[in-house]
Amino acid sequence: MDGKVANGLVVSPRIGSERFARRTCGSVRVSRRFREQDRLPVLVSAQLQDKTRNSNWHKTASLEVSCSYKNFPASVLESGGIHAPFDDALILKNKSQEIEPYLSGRCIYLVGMMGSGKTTVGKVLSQVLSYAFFDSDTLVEQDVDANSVAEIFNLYGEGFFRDKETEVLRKLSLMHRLVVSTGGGAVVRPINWKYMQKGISVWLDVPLEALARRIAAVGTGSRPLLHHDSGDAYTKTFMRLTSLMEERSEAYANANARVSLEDVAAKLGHRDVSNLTPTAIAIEALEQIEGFLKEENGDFAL
Ligand SMILES: Nc1ncnc2c1ncn2[C@@H]1O[C@H](COP(=O)(O)OP(=O)(O)OP(=O)(O)O)[C@@H](O)[C@H]1O
Ligand SMILES: O=C(O)C1=C[C@@H](O)[C@@H](O)[C@H](O)C1
Repeated sequence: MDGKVANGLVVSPRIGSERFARRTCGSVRVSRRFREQDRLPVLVSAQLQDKTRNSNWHKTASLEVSCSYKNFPASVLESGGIHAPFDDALILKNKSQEIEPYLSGRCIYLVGMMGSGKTTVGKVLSQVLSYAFFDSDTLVEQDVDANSVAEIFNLYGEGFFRDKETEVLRKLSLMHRLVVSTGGGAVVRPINWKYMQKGISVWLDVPLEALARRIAAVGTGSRPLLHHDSGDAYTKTFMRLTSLMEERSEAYANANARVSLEDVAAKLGHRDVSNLTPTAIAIEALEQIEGFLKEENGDFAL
């Protein structure tokens, strides 16, 4: 005699049960003395264990479906690994809703080298947290009425740009509910940290090879500290980034939270950080912010 396995799998709220390409039938062996009964009420339950995100879009979980009748012990109908598609956008939304009340409106400052994704990831975070987004380079450009940071460097020099950058950060520090993409060099001035400490700072730590690839692909024209006229774009950019990183790594490490793309890639089973989507990086940023908030509160109520 076969029994139908109920459809209602109990799954983690992170994964919609409708997303499982699951079997909806399984067989139940029933002892001879029940065979006369027309209908056999059985209780079917499912358990997911050891959930692991192993790529951006899939999760492997071990699933056990068991069935019990009255006081008879449960027997296992199905067990094994399932490869379940899941929705990063939903994870991001859930995580942002979880931590948003604990931010108390504090701004999020993204720090990191040129090209590390502060603007790209910052926009994702601002959208999901319903925060406004600002790019401090853009605010300086607007303040000076210049077309680009490169133009400001050319016309007035780096020192002038840095003063304007500090002034922009001071003004932003008076506001709430912002995600701010800071200039790559904002971390070197201690006064800037005084302003950023009004909010929560997050360092997007991207391997220099990946940064050099990204920047060489779009050209260095808009990045005055990396600009060069001749030579192999990747190699020159990589060398310049290496020396800037030597000067700045300690300053970046002042951030309240660090998102290491290498760590995220390893966690999700990618060999290369370039496979990480901005959404996956934004999820990690929220997880790291959550870690900081827990430490800050000295409790684990989150
Ligand atoms: N996760 C990602 N994967 C691949 N490319 C990315 C990713 N995030 C950003 N990029 C690309 O890298 C480049 C730099 O990104 P973005 O402008 O967000 O960085 P940034 O830190 O704000 O840079 P800067 O400080 O120089 O303005 C862009 O061309 C962007 O499309
Ligand atoms: O890393 C840096 O020093 C800079 C990064 C850019 O965001 C701009 O702020 C400017 O090009 C300088």
